[in-house]
Amino acid sequence: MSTELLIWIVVVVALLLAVAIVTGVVLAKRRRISLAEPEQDKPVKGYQAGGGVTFAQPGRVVEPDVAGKPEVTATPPAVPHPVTKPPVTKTPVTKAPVTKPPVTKAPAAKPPVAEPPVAEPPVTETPVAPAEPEVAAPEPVEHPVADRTEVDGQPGVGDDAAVPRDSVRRGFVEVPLPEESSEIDEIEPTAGRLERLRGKLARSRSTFGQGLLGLLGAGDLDEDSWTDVEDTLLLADLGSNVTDQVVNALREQIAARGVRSSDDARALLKDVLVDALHPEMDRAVHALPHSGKPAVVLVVGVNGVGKTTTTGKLARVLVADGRTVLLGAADTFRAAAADQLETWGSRVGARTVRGAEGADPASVAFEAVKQGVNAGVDTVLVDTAGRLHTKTGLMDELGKVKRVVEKQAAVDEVLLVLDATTGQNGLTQARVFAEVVDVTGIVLTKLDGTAKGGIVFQVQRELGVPVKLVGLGEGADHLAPFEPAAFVDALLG
Ligand SMILES: Nc1nc2c(ncn2[C@@H]2O[C@H](COP(=O)(O)OP(=O)(O)OP(=O)(O)O)[C@@H](O)[C@H]2O)c(=O)[nH]1
Repeated sequence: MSTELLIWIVVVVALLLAVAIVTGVVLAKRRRISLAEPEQDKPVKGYQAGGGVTFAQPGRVVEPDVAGKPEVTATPPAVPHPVTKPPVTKTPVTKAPVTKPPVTKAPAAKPPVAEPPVAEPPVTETPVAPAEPEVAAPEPVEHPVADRTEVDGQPGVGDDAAVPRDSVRRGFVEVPLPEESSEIDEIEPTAGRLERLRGKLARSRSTFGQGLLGLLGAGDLDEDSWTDVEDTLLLADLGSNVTDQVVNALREQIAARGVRSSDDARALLKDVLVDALHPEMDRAVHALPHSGKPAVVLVVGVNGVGKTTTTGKLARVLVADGRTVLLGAADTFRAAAADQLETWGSRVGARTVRGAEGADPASVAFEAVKQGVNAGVDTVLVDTAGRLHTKTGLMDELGKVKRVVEKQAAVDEVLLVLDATTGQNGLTQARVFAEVVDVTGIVLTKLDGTAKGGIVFQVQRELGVPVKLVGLGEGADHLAPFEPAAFVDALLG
């Protein structure tokens, strides 16, 4: 009985041992397989390290591939395509047919780690991976590629650029050309514009001209009447200096000439006012070519006074007079300003040179003048960005625009655009601009929208710079040359 029990115990133990052995074997196998998996990942890692290849690029293309390293250094002089060659030298490893089947089987190769041909130094960490790439290597590469002068594998000029011989040849093809721009505007003649635009000064006239004529036409004036005359002049923005000058002149002449009718009063007033406008000043806009180069006109002023509009209107006037014009859009702060100018230009057939938004305005102005010189145009009109006269940086920039342009051609005219509706502030602006860019002429815009036409008198007196042009509306031809007599006539109605 006890012997029988013993036998049973032995049998059970034996069975347990057998089960344990089988389980152990299975587990061991699985472990091996799972070990092999990371190895299989290796090529992927190697690929990722491709970034690293670039990293280690200079002079050693295969750097990250440990196995490849020695070969690369050994072969370069002999082989133009080192990448294909290395595998060949690796034959010992490749030879092992064991490596050919699925990589998973590679573990079989693992043991070789111990046996390996001692010559392979880095073997330990790359038992399987090196074998992988080599598998594909054997095909010999001997082909036109070998004749290429370049060795980096990129297609070279001539390789693929030639038109295949059998491709269909193109004959002459009719290409529709853009239609000739027939949109050129008809431009109003410039002569006599101020008279024709007389109505535009209606608001100025009603307060200024009509008020004064009413006072003076009444005959002998008492002190109160003279005070009224003074107030009328001040209200019309003539400023205290010009007002004093005008009142004194009127008092003298009224006594000397005697005024008996409204016509006399009108004639007197006209003479005195025209005199105050310094008719002797040179009001020609210096915009005609000279010394074989175009005239260059810079248009400057604070924001929104009408610089771009004035530049466009002036281009029209020049074109109407048979001149060729090129526009420079140096207002790079406001993208729409360049578009606006381009539109003005296209309406009269003038080309516009513009820069990228935010570009250096000086470089755009320089380029415009350069192109104008090369194209042989008569006039280059440069529209600059509006800038606050109180910002030193912006004013310095304007100075730079002028200096830079002068490297190409002389700046013949710097037109300061002033908005007539801003009154005294316009005068302050004028002083600052005059200091920075040496203003040579004034354009007084929006005279149609103010009762204060008197700013014309003040600006000229304060700056000693003539008003050359006046803006009398938003219309394309609402820019007129400033003529003192016609202006005063328009004011007096
Ligand atoms: N009524 C009237 N409006 C004018 C006159 N001149 C210009 N304008 C208007 O004033 C506005 C501003 O004109 P712009 O030419 O854009 O002024 P700008 O000085 O170039 O403006 P920025 O580039 O922003 O500095 C526009 O609406 C023009 O139509 C004028 O003589 N009379």
